[in-house]
Amino acid sequence: MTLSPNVSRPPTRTTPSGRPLGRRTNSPFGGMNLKYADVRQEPRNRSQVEVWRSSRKKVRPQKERETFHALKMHRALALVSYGERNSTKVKISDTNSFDDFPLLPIIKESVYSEALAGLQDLAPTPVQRLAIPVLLGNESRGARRRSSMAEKKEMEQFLLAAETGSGKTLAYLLPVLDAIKRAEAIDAELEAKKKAEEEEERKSTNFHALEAPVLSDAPHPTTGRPRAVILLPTSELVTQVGRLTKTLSHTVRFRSAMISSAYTGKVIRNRLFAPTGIDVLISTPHLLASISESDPNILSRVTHLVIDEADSLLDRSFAPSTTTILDKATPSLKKLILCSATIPRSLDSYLRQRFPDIRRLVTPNLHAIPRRVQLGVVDVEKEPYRGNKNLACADTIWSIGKAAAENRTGDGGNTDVQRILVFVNERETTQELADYLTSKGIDAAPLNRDTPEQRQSETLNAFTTANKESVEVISEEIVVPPSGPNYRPLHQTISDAPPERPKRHLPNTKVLVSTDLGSRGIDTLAVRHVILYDVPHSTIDFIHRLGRTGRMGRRGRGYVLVGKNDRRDVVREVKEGMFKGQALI
Ligand SMILES: Nc1ncnc2c1ncn2[C@@H]1O[C@H](COP(=O)(O)OP(=O)(O)OP(=O)(O)O)[C@@H](O)[C@H]1O
Repeated sequence: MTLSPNVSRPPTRTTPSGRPLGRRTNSPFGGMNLKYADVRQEPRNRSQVEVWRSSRKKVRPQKERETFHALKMHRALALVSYGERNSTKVKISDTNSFDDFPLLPIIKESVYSEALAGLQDLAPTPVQRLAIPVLLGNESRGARRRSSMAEKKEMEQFLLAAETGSGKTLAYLLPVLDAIKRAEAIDAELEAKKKAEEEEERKSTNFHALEAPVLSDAPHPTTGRPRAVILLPTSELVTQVGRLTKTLSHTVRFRSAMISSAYTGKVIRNRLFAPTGIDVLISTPHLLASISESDPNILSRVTHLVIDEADSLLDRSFAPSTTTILDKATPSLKKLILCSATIPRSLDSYLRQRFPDIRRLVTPNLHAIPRRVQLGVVDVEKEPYRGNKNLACADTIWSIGKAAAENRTGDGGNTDVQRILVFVNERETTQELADYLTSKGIDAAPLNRDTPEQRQSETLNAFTTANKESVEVISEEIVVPPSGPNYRPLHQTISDAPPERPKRHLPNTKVLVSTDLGSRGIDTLAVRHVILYDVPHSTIDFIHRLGRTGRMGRRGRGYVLVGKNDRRDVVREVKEGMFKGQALI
């Protein structure tokens, strides 16, 4: 390559008056092809004052600091606009009773007599008001979409997203059962018609027509081929939803089965291939996907597929099994229902790609932790804990237990057992912390993936029933009023000595130390207090963990233990957001 001979010559262009134009220095190429450095003057030395000023630490104005969002660093949740939330609020405000839904009468009845038996002043929750009419296809826009999709023979897709403990299970289960019963009635009609025709034909062609027809001993047509499948991430959740479904089947009359790794192969086979058939199957994705490998027919008749806890079931660890089931069920599928308490951005973009037409049913309070749940912050670095998180945790539990005991003294001698959930980030910490708490006289058990299935469900059972459990009057030793002459602060009564047989015991309190395993979907109605031993990694974890308390209109209290290496700014923002009743980002 050779340079043009004109490179160093001034441009030959001229102004309109004919004066030659000089080289333009104020352009992207103005500094090129110069013969000498065009430094106009030596840079001036800075004065001492200027040097001192620039070395001073800049203090950001207060206003700027306020707008800094620590949570943006953790931002993982899809945004839902406040306009959208408000219009949903208005839309659902007219529905006040389950009787307003066009559900089959037997299903409405079973809500009062079975699913929510014993509850006073029953009314549907926001997610139920929003989702049930749409899933029934009884809503103008839904109906229009449905008919257009039906023309295209496509399955309808829905995303139900609502805050934790807001009754999402019934919101999808009732419409699914309604569809099953209606389909069953149509099938029965067709079957009767077919039988009548066959009988007619037999009579006309067979001269032994008056002989009794041969009874077939073929299995029920729904044996091993359910109409609806509900997928859940853990066997505890399978049991929880399975129990509710079974309860409804007492009056609605349908056949349901739950399968998970908690059951033996024989039990699973018997349930799936019961000669009486199966309508609703509740399972974990891994198990069902592997069964469908050997028996693809299992998914050949599914018209309704529910993916509960969709944010988990469509993440990396579950997605292969979940999508295998989805792909195999798609040919017969009429409705796909995804359900979640949070819409992480990853789920949001997955849905936009794979299901661009999905109908999003989002409640006005999605991603907000209800204001009836209060959050207290325990600074582990301060006195008396001096960085000892275990001690801070034990002390917090003792305070809760003692406060309950004090209330008991004015309550005629009976009190509920306090059930406290402690969440940690690491699996190993569950056992260590549970041992430590036990050594401090607290009834604590660990829960993680390594806990045997049987033990997991036994442990969780104590936390999911809201029944009052009266305890005997607790010993005088524990009921020490804080202001009494014998009062010593708790941190002094709990030494940090190595674990040994505890001298004191907190009798009215049960504690479960859990990883994230216990934070998803488990209906811990009995839990009033949640302790976040570790600051959760993301707002999603905050929502699910704190969502184990304050369920279905109840009050709850969360405590977060903040140590030296924890993100205090994140905690501050969550607390502020909760106080204002805002959605977390
Ligand atoms: N309309 C209602 N009125 C009163 N209680 C209800 C109503 N609907 C459901 N419940 C109760 O609310 C509790 C929570 O319901 P559910 O487990 O379905 O919540 P969820 O929204 O799925 O929670 P999560 O997001 O944590 O899984 C259950 O005990 C259920 O019986």
